[in-house]
Amino acid sequence: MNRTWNPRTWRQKPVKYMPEDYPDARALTRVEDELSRLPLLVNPAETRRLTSALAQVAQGKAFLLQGGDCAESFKEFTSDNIRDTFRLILQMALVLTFAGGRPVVKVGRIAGQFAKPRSSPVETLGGVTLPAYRGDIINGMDFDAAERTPDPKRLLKAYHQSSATLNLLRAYAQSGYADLCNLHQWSLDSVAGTPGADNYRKLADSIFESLCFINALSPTAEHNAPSPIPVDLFTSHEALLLNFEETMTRQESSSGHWYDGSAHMLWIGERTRQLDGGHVEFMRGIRNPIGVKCGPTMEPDDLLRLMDALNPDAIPGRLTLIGRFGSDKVADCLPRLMAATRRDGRPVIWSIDPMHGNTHKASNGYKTRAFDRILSEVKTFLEVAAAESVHAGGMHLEMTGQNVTECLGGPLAVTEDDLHSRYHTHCDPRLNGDQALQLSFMVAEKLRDMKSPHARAA
Ligand SMILES: O=C[C@H](O)[C@H](O)COP(=O)(O)O
Ligand SMILES: C=C(OP(=O)(O)O)C(=O)O
Repeated sequence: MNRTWNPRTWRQKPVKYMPEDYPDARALTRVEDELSRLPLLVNPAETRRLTSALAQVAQGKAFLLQGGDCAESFKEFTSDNIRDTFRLILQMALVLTFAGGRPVVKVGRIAGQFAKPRSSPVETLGGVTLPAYRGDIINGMDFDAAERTPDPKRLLKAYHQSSATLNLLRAYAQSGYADLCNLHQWSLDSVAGTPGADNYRKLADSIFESLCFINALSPTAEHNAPSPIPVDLFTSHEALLLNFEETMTRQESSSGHWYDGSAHMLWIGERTRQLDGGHVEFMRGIRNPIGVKCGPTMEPDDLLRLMDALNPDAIPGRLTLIGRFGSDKVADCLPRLMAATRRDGRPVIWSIDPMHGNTHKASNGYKTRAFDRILSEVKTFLEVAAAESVHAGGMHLEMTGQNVTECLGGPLAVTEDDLHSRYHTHCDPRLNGDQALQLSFMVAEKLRDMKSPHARAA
């Protein structure tokens, strides 16, 4: 591979899933110029902090929780939505930390997760064919020719929305929402009346008692008011629109390294991980921690060559492999990939995305996912990792703190007939808060039962 790299070298490579049909190429260039003069959304020091935290995950000493919207949208951009996603990530992390006995590194699919690679470039409705919706950063969701035309101004709007989202997240992280005692209330509300409620309530009670104990010891606790404990929440999105990522990529003068300042962590999607493609070319040059989705067609050799390209210096925390096979394929596909990375010995994090291999069309036409299959893919991931003596490092989820009805089953037994009532996603079905919490309790119990051999050896 040619080692010469700059933020534009991806332009010499084939790229997939990027829009080529902007009607006014000059307008796009003007927007790219404007973006490249705007301040970065995150800074290199924060990004390095995430790499260090992920290095702990790679060593089996911590767990990665990555989750949030399938696609953020301009319409659903409200403080409540941001707060609810933040709150859900914290609740889940609390449950996982308590039961797993290890820190949880929290990374949102948020503040930049807008662009979607679609299976088909077009959509046909009632005999009319239009370009497919590709995320609010590219075009609009309404089935209308003007809306579906890519508009470069959307790149700027997405940048400003990401900036405002980050601003709020930073405030929540410093304030009362980081007050872990309050999280107890949220956990109890969410599990009340659900099938596993008794076990989960006991776990939540233990968490609460421990937190109160810690708070009571805190030298800053005054008048029984628990002092807020700040939390670190990092941001991430799929690096699909390389022209956008290029504008956010700047060289740090002190180190000479290039950082993509659009988010702390970026990942390469299952559809764009070609070794000779533009996405791998772009990602190999930035210093951020990165992820790669690993689907059922990936062979061990493909994976090792991607590791050569993306992490040649074997930096711990740099590379997260995100399996997304489907509950029916994970037991077949994952062991040989995990065995390959174990034999190779370079540090990687293995995480599981139980969403993208488990999508199906309900009989009433809704795109959905069955909660049982999601649970099953995660359970198999944990079992395969234990059998391969590899640290089960994390989970990657499409989820929302809102009470949506997009995935079937779960604590409140969402049925096909319920799907229409609160189906708000802009692309793929997300776990709602109850489903996401129930999944965390299940994983927490499993983690407690199966402490990683890797971690014990460490
Ligand atoms: O989130 C991932 C993809 O963009 C999504 O699953 C594609 O969905 P589609 O098959 O409906 O295009
Ligand atoms: C597109 C996505 O997933 P994948 O690349 O695994 O299909 C996603 O996570 O939004």
